[in-house]
Amino acid sequence: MATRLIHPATTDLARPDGDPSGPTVRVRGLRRAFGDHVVLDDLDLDIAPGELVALLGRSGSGKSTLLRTLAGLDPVTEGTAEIDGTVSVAFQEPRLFPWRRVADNVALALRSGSRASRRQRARETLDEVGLGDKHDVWPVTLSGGQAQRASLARALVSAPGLLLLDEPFSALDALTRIEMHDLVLALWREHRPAVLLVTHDVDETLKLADRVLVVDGGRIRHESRVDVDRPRDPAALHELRTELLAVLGVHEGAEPDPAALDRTTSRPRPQERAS
Ligand SMILES: Nc1ncnc2c1ncn2[C@@H]1O[C@H](COP(=O)(O)OP(=O)(O)OP(=O)(O)O)[C@@H](O)[C@H]1O
Repeated sequence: MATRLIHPATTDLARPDGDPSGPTVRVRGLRRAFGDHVVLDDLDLDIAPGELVALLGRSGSGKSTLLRTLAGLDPVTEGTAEIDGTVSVAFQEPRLFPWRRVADNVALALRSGSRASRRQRARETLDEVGLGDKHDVWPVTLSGGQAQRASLARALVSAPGLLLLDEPFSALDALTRIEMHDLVLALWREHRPAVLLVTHDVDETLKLADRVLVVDGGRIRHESRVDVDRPRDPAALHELRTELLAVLGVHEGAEPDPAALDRTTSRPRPQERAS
């Protein structure tokens, strides 16, 4: 199979197949190996415009590799990954440049327009994420949650068609994480990019995602629909949660594997329990 990565940074691409109602992401037969270690193997994935998809999977299952591939940061070994529109990524660490003020960090994500207009858009986006009073401060003065808000602003300022979120909340304390969930949902409802959220947290997926995917053995092995816009039926959510935990091999009530639990559920991790 020919190796082909179509990436919007280098290709002015219509929707895959030129279909105006086509997906924002279409991955077919994706394979990625590191030497003999096959991480992604014949993986297929579609993400519709404006869809919020969460990707769960055990540690080492290839979630970040898939995300990096879609971001154009990692090459495809085999298969195709087509993306319609521009892509932005926010990582677990905010990755702000410490020598640039917060608004300049955000403006750096914009490639077109005058310096003044880029700064203006950066400021407006910072206002949207609740950092209206932090435009001109240095990143080192931000709290962890504020820095992650700035990182989200930097990802959103270019109005991407696809927003890739790689465990963006996992380093935050529980309360800040809840605030960030609400913020991401509000921003998504306002701007409606397609989103792929990589996370270990089943409850986070149930709160945020339209669709939850589980990657295992190099492929998408499980798919659940949640529909984030519908009122949640607690019984249905509980059933879905149990189903996802079972797919991940976590059985509540059984003797837990602490490493697996820390990585696959939203139970407090030891450092959170202590605080
Ligand atoms: N640059 C690399 N060189 C060699 N092996 C790599 C490289 N990047 C990732 N891997 C391997 O690929 C596998 C998948 O890694 P990846 O980070 O995608 O998993 P993950 O599901 O995101 O894991 P986690 O949940 O722990 O973040 C792992 O076994 C990892 O060691």
